[in-house]
Amino acid sequence: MLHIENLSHVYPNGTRALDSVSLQVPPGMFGLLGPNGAGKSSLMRSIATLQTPTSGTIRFGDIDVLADPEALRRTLGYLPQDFGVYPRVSAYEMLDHIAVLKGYAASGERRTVVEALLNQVNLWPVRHKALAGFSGGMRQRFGIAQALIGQPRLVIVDEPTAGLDPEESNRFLNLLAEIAESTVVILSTHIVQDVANLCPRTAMLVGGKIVRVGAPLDLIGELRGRIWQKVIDKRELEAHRKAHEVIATRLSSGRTVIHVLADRQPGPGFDTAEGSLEDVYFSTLSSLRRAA
Ligand SMILES: Nc1ncnc2c1ncn2[C@@H]1O[C@H](COP(=O)(O)OP(=O)(O)OP(=O)(O)O)[C@@H](O)[C@H]1O
Repeated sequence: MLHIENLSHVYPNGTRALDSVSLQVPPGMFGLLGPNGAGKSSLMRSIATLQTPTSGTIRFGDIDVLADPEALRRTLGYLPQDFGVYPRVSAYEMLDHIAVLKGYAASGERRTVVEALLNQVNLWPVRHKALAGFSGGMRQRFGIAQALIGQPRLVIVDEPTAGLDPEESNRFLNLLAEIAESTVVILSTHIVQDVANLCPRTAMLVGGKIVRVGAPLDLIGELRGRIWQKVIDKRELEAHRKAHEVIATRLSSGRTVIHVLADRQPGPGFDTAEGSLEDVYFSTLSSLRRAA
C-alpha cells in the first residue's frame, strides 16, 4: 500500500503544482486522472523520488520514501512520460545493459530475466532491431520491460498510451493489467476511458488537489438519474449551453449528442443516459469551473 499525506510541491517560480495531496493506493491498477497541468507528472516524479516535494510524506509499505529514496528505487519500476533518446542499439542489448545497472551482475541470471521480459512484452521477434527504428507502441512496450526489471512492487506509468494507435494501446494496457495482479500500478493519464476499462480505483487531480477518489462504479453511481442526453443540431449547442449544465458533447454518426447534468428532466427531448466515468470527470471539471 502506498500512503501519501499532505504532499505539496511549489516550483522555484512559485507554481504550486501539488497542494496538500493525500492518497491511499492499494495493490492493483490505480488511475490518476487530470487535465493538462493538473500536477500528475509532479506527483509521479515525487513518488518516483525524482524530485523532492516541498512538504508532506510518502510511505510505501514500511519504506519512508523521502527519508530513504534508495530503498524505494530498489522496488520501483518507472515509465516516464518521455523516455528520452532511443539509441541505435538493439532492444536486447539495451535491456541487458539496464539489467546490469539494476544490479544483475551474473550473466546467466541476467539472460533469463531479459529473455523473459522480451517475451512478456512481445518484443522477442524484434529483439535484435535497433530501438531507434521502433514504432511508438514498441517503444512503450520496451519502456515497460525496462520498468519491470527486478520485479518491482510499485510501478508508475505516466501517460503511456499517448500517441499509440488503438490496437497498440490495447495491447499495452492489457500488459499493465497482468502486472497489476500482484503490484501497485499507478497509471497517470487524461484518457478517461482507459481508467474506466482497467482501474478498480481512481483519483482525479485538478489544480494540484485531489478532487475525487473512489471506485469508478461508485463514482458513476453517485450521478445516477442526473445525466440526461439529447441529440441536437450543432447550431443549437450554444443555446443549450446557456440553458443547461452541458458536461459533454460528442459526435455520433455525424450528429451532436450532449450530456447535461440536472436533478430532473431538463426539457423536451432529453432522455436519461447511462452514466460513465467520462460524465463523472466532465461534471467534476464543470462544477469546479463554476465554483472558481
Ligand atoms: N519544472 C517546473 N518549473 C515550474 N513549473 C512547472 C515545472 N514543471 C511543471 N510545472 C508546472 O506545474 C503544474 C503541474 O505540471 P505537471 O507537469 O505536473 O502537470 P500534468 O498534470 O502532468 O500535466 P500534463 O498532462 O500536461 O503533463 C503546471 O502548471 C506546470 O506548468
